Amino acid sequence: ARLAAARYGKDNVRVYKVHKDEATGTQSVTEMTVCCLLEGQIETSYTEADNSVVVATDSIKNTIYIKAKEHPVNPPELYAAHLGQHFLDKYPHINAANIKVIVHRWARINIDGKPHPHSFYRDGNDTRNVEARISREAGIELKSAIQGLSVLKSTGSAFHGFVRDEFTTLGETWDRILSTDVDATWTWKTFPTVAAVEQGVDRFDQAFEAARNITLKTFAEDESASVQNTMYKMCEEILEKAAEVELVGYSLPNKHYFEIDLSWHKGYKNTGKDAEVYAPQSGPNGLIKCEVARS
Ligand SMILES: O=c1[nH]c(=O)c2nn[nH]c2[nH]1
Repeated sequence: ARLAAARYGKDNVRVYKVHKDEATGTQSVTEMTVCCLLEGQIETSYTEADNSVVVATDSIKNTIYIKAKEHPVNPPELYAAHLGQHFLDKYPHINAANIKVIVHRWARINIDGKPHPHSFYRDGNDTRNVEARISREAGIELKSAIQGLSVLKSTGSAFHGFVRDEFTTLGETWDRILSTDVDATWTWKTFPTVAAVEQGVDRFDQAFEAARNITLKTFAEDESASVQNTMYKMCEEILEKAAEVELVGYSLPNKHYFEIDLSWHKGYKNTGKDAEVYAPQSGPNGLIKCEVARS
């Protein structure tokens, strides 16, 4: 037998960092969950119980905290780049760091119309994520994401004209509920160095805001002919907005809401245009995926 692949490190490292603006007394908070897995000349730790090549996962966890102290944690793309580069700079036998940063939402509470200086609430369970690979071979590869943004529209969605054959029972519809949990990703051009990531660092927050706004606006306004076509429009718009992004992808579950025929009860009309009461389905669900590149 031979070792075909190996990476190891610490997962589920929860990090909180506060920024205190002395001038205004306003405090800002960031909360994230980090995974950091290392690759390199570590084969003998697997094959020969040679621990001399092992940077302990506990030390990796410590490094995640130290780098959060030393460097900004925003944007997460920059923090991931600093963290990954550290391992290449410090350990000659480590050749790549695979880092995932999940940033949780803390929105500032507005009290009597005024933003509170140090109080926040969770204004959604969607997260801002970064998957980074920092390697000697390729440099800094960054993929940003929105994950778990649940949306629903009560109309403005149709699905008809699809294949009808001896396997088809689904009726055509010109007016249906559409609901999904958005998982959107955008892959950046490769950055050769951390300095290159830092140069024009505003690109990352701008792209995140654009992707989230484009997703919500297109979802709401598109007279959707299918999940497929609506998500393609989202990808096109994000590519147009973010010049240094090379690839945009979506993975959207189609979370079905079934009409309930209530005509058995006093002839109640509750289907088609009279449908009001529905049965939300936990599963099965459609799952529609795409990746869109610059032509
Ligand atoms: O938007 C949709 N796309 C599909 O491919 C599909 N299949 N069933 N319902 C569907 N809705």
